[in-house]
Amino acid sequence: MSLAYQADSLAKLSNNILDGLPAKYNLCMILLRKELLHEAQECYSEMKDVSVQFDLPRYKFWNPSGLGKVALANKEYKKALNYFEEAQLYENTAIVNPAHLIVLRNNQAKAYSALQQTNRALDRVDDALKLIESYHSPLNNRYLRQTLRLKANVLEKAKFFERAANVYAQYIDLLEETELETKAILEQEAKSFYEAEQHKLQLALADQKLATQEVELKKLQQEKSLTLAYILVFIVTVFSALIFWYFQRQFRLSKVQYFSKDPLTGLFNRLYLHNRLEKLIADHKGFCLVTLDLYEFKKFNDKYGYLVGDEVLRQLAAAMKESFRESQDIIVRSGGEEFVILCVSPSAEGVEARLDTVKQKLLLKTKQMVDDEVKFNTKVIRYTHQGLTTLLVQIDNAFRGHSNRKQKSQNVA
Ligand SMILES: Nc1nc2c(ncn2[C@@H]2O[C@H](COP(=O)(O)OP(=O)(O)OP(=O)(O)O)[C@@H](O)[C@H]2O)c(=O)[nH]1
Repeated sequence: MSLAYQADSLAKLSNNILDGLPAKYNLCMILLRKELLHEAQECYSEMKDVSVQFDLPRYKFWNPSGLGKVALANKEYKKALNYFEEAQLYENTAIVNPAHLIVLRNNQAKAYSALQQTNRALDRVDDALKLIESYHSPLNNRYLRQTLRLKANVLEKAKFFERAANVYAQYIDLLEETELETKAILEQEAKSFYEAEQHKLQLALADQKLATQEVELKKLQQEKSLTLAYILVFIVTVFSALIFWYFQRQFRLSKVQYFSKDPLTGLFNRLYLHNRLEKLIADHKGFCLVTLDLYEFKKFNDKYGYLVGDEVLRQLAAAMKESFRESQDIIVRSGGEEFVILCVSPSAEGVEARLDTVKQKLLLKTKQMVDDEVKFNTKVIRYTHQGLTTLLVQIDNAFRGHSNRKQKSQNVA
């Protein structure tokens, strides 16, 4: 009710009084329902003045109708009937809900009944019933019940007991029907509620399932990450081992090379030659050897000095590297001015030509350094499955043979 008062106050603040009328109308209705009859009467009277002033048919209908209800409640039946009649004057021009007309008829019937004017009362009730019949509304059942009950009351009051009983019977049927409908509605509501609950339950189960799946997925992802981590550790370990192995091998190789190489010429040394020969013999691989030593190198050193002698040795090594196939042939400085070329191919084919190239290159390289021509002796030794010792003796003999026949060597350049 306080809200209705607030609405009315706000409406009064507004300059447009017509906009405030619905709020006023609601306030009047609430006052009446609360049985604050005096206030309700004042409220309706105020509204009535406005409706007349502005010629508003709806309110011209509603105000006397409301004032009639107040009079009815005050048991001022004649006054009430006057108001109701006034309202009825506007019912065709006012755009009102048929429900209001039904209520108006019933109120008229109540007043007539109270004044013992049974026939008029019944007329109004029947009018109301006709209106209900023509008016299709979900509220019809309620209005019908109210009207039937009123009719039964009127009849009972007029001592038309049999007719009253019939109307009561109709009223009771309607009540039962209503009860059944209510039951059906309740059942339907219960069913809907049950279905909604089931739906909620299914949703909750689905949520739970989803949560479980999420947990499982996380577990799987963790396992996957763990597996990946293991794989990564494995790869890193293998990779580290490979790097370690590679560097160790490189170190070993460089160590082997360091101890296998002659520092002056960069050629392999005698130790390396022995190892290679040992391996080739063990593997039953075919090969041939070429021995090469410089002719009268002592005299050369004495004449030009050791530094020049060193340079000649380097130039000879370079000439041999250029003339022989580095990938297949192994060039070794086996002693001071003694060299061995190990040709991995068993046939000595092409060796003579290569030695000739070495001779030419050495000549070219030493020409600007010294006046004398640097010469060397060579001999080819073929591998015929003799042992290592025999081979080494053969090499030694070849060098000694060079010395012995140095003067008449065929290979002297
Ligand atoms: N400059 C230089 N000379 C060396 C080197 N190694 C050895 N010699 C010298 O080579 C000479 C070898 O002398 P010999 O064994 O008599 O040989 P040769 O003088 O060539 O005599 P034949 O072989 O009989 O012709 C020696 O004088 C050594 O000092 C070296 O690294 N540098």
